[in-house]
Order: sequence, then structure tokens, then C-alpha cells
Amino acid sequence: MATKTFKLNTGADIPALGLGTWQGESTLVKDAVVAALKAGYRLIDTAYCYGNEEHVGAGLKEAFDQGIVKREDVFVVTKLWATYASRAEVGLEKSLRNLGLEYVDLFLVHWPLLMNPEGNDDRFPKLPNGERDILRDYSHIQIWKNMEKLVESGKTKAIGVSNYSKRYLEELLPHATIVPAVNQIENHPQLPQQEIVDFCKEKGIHIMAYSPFGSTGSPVTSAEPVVKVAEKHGVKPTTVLLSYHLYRGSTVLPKSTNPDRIEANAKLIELDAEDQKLLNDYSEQLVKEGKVQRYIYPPFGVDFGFPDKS
Ligand SMILES: NC(=O)C1=CN([C@@H]2O[C@H](COP(=O)(O)OP(=O)(O)OC[C@H]3O[C@@H](n4cnc5c(N)ncnc54)[C@H](OP(=O)(O)O)[C@@H]3O)[C@@H](O)[C@H]2O)C=CC1
Ligand SMILES: O=C[C@H](O)[C@@H](O)[C@@H](O)[C@H](O)C(=O)O
Repeated sequence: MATKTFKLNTGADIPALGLGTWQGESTLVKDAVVAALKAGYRLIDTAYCYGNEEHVGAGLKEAFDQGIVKREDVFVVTKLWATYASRAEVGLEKSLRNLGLEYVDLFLVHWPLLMNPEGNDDRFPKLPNGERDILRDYSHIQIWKNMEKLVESGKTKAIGVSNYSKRYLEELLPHATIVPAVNQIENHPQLPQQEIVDFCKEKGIHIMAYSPFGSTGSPVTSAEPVVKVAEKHGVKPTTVLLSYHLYRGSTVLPKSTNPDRIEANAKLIELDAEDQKLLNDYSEQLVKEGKVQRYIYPPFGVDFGFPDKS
């Protein structure tokens, strides 16, 4: 299953499974990338903001040198950080230099906003009152226009977005010359975000699901219906949470720096109609009761248009 792919609106194939690297520390990330590629992963997800692109790049280099994969066999994703949103070209160049690559396969707007490029920190500039230093008048549509200019250079094969609500996409699409190839969002049975998933499907925008276990501490693994489906199939809840995205047609990004878990996470299964119903009913119930769980919502102080947050 690690080798299954989906089609992007660019015509390129994107793997159904990718290694997440957020909060992965230096040498651990390098080794994790090598372990993942050995285990059959063909997509690695990183970001300028993670501060680990060099280590991801070192892992890729080692895998190339060892003959595990060739550059063209790996789908590398990185993201434009908010302090570079008005300077997408500079952001991409910096990421490429960090990664030691000539191109990435996908470059995403990490969050739809601009943080002060001349602020007091490269990644997290703050105002004297401690809030994030955000230039609120800069439109997310302009950020996309900046991204569109990158495609011709060949330094990214595709461009996309991350953390875009349906409302933001509806604002963006009438102005887009290039439809985003991807929207990378938090997605698991406790946060189905069905309105975004359905809208993206209709518009040909592929979903990449992040924090499939609910991020640090993997809280979604203990959800009752997830445990029930896992017991039925004799697998771990993590396998169910990853396999959930296969039938939804999305790419999923589990993060681990533990070699055994990296290998275990590469083994997805097909969930049957009964499993799907159980998980979908669970999600619908949470939505109805207003109990969905969004684990990742950084303190930007911006309304990104997600119904559970506005
Ligand atoms: N675009 C965006 O804004 C965002 C993108 N992402 C991307 O998505 C990726 C995944 O999301 P992330 O938030 O990291 O969290 P995940 O939901 O992938 O959960 C990661 C946690 O689960 C643990 N874990 C992994 N595999 C197993 C396993 N088989 N059994 C038990 N525990 C396990 C990890 O520990 P350990 O490492 O010790 O195994 C870690 O604590 C990120 O790394 C990043 O690439 C994530 C958040 C936001
Ligand atoms: O990709 C992962 C997340 O979006 C992460 O990049 C942010 O949560 C960031 O740490 C922040 O605090 O804004």
C-alpha cells in the first residue's frame, strides 16, 4: 500500500503515504528519512518552519548515495513560511538550499497569512506585547499570486496550499490562474472537515491529511470506534487511522522518528463498508454535538474560516 498513488491536477502522481517530519529533531530526522525510504515510503513532508530541512536533505542524500531511491522516485514537499509569504521566490530558494535539491515536487503556502518579514525573528517575529507580528492587510490571494510565479522556474513541480478553509478557497479560486494541486489540512475521524474535503474534490484539489493520529501523544488512537475497527482486523489503531484516508482518496502523513513505527505505519489495510460506516458515524456525531477536536491551531489570532473556530 505504501506504493499506492493518486493523481494531481498537474497530471503527476502523488503517493498515498508520506513521512511527516514536524518536531523531528536533527539526526533523528535524517535517519527517519532513510528508514522510511527503505520501508517503501516515496513522499517526505517538511517545511522551512520546521527548521529541519537540512536534516531531511541529508537523509535524502544518504538514500540516494546508498542507491535506495533516485531523486525522481521521491516526492518531496516543503512549505512557504509566513515570514516569506511576500517573497515566495526567496522562500523557495532557501528551502532548496537547505534540502540540497534542485527542485521540490510540491511547494505549499503553509498558512494563509504574512508575518512581518522585517520583524524581530526570521520565523516567529513578535510584537512588544508578545503577539505574533502579522501584516494583516496583506491578502492571501496575493500570496497565491506570488506562488504562481514560481512554477515556470521548474524549481517546484507543483504548488498548493495548506490550512485553507472552504471559505478561503472560495475567495481564492476566482483569482487563481493555477488551481492549487493540494490542500494540506488536519484530518482524522475527530476532525473530518468534510466540507473542505468535498469542495476540494469537486475542484480537483488533492487532500493531504496531517496529524492523522492527533499529533503529539497520538490522542485519536484511543477513540472507541478506532479501537473497535482495529480489534476486528487484528491491527493497531494507528493502522486504522492511516487506512481511513485510503478510502477517502487522500494522502496521509504520519510522523515518526522511531524506525519500528515508521515501518509499521507503512502497512495500510483496506477498510470495509462496515468499518467506514462506524468511523463516519463517529465523525458525524462529533460534528453534530460540536465536539470535533482540532489539535493544531497556532496562536496567530486570525480567523481562517474554519467552522469549528469562527
Ligand atoms: N501543514 C501543516 O500546518 C501541518 C503539517 N503537518 C505534517 O503532518 C505530519 C504528521 O502530523 P504530526 O502533527 O506530526 O502528528 P501525527 O498525528 O503524525 O502524530 C505523531 C505522533 O504519533 C507518534 N507515532 C507515530 N507512529 C506511531 C505508532 N505507529 N504508534 C504509536 N505512536 C506513533 C509519534 O511519536 P514517535 O515519533 O516517537 O514515533 C508522534 O508523537 C507532520 O510531521 C508534518 O509533516 C503536521 C501539522 C501541521
Ligand atoms: O506544520 C505544522 C504546524 O503548522 C506548525 O508549523 C505550526 O504550528 C507552527 O509551529 C506555529 O506555531 O505556527
